[in-house]
Amino acid sequence: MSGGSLKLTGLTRVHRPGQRPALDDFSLDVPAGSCVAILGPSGSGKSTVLRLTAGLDEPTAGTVRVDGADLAGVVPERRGMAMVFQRPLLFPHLSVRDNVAFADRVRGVPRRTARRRAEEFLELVQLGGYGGRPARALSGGQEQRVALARALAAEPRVLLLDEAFSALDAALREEMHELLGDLRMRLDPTILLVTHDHAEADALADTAAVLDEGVLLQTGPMRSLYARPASLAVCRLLGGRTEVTGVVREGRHESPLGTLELPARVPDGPAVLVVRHEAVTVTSPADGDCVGTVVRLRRRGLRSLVTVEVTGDGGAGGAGTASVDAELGPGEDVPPGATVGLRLPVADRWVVATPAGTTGSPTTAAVSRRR
Ligand SMILES: Nc1ncnc2c1ncn2[C@@H]1O[C@H](COP(=O)(O)OP(=O)(O)OP(=O)(O)O)[C@@H](O)[C@H]1O
Repeated sequence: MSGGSLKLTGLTRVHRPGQRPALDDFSLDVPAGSCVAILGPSGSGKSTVLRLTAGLDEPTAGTVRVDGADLAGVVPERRGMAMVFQRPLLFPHLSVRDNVAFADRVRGVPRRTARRRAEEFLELVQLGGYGGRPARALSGGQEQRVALARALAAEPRVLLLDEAFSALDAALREEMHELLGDLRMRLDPTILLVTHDHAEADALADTAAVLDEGVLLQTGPMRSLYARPASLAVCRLLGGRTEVTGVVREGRHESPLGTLELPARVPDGPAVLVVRHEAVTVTSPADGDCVGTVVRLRRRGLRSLVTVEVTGDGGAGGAGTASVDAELGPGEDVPPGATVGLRLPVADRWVVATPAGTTGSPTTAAVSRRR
């Protein structure tokens, strides 16, 4: 089935004149056979992108192109797209097979052929043998598999997933992630998906586009968004926990953590050091890049997350305090109150410039801390 290429250019949607656009000059390339995630908090415009792409809503400006063809004025059912929503929206009175065969039947495919194809797609979503059951007799996870089979049976040039797995519990969600990975290998579809969950974007997508208040903040592979966020807003949306306010001078960041070398030359000036908790190691005080006190310990399965408070020594970085989060190794524990060292590998240090006169407040105010 291999998918087509999707190109969104300058997409803008203003619902009411004078109001902030729901989406503002949004551009994105989704190459054929790739999976791109749009990631953002509630109300950031994610569904607006999908609705405009699918033709369910009209842009105020901008274009949607599939394989180079401009889709302006093309009705949703002729765009070569299929969409899976958070709720599966199956026909409860039809059998599972006939739900999947529905698009073929509407296209005039004979019933027998449509049903045979439906069975093939049910096999693909690991529901072979379920075709004869009434759709209302399925569990939530099975229903969502049928919705996916129905979308794939339409052989879309582009598959759109709108928070398709977010209503499922964690175990089912993970199963769906694996299934989608498997379907990508077999069918090579082009997928544009929307999620508010960075772990889901990480599990599924080659690239993510981070959206906030209708504005695209950054696009890139998840690993580079995690490690090199363009702003504090992106850092926070991707679960970043450590932000240390300071100043860059001659390639070093000065803060209560001390004077820390940076992996790359950045301009001098106020800057917030961000470092992923997964990259920070807790050591003995003698071995750390800085020394602090454990103020909080949170258990997360086999690993724990600690917050360490570091007080500046009054040198270049001043005498204030800074908090650094670190993920401990499996089974490791350090009690609150312990004095520990922290190692922040040079390659994992990243700074985000702050506009002059601010003290590290977010460049995008709407994002709340998720401590
Ligand atoms: N028909 C409409 N009329 C007016 N404003 C709208 C309309 N549809 C969406 N909006 C506004 O546009 C903005 C973006 O909405 P959108 O549904 O795209 O966000 P979202 O990121 O998908 O949010 P969620 O994750 O909660 O679904 C929101 O502020 C929303 O209130």
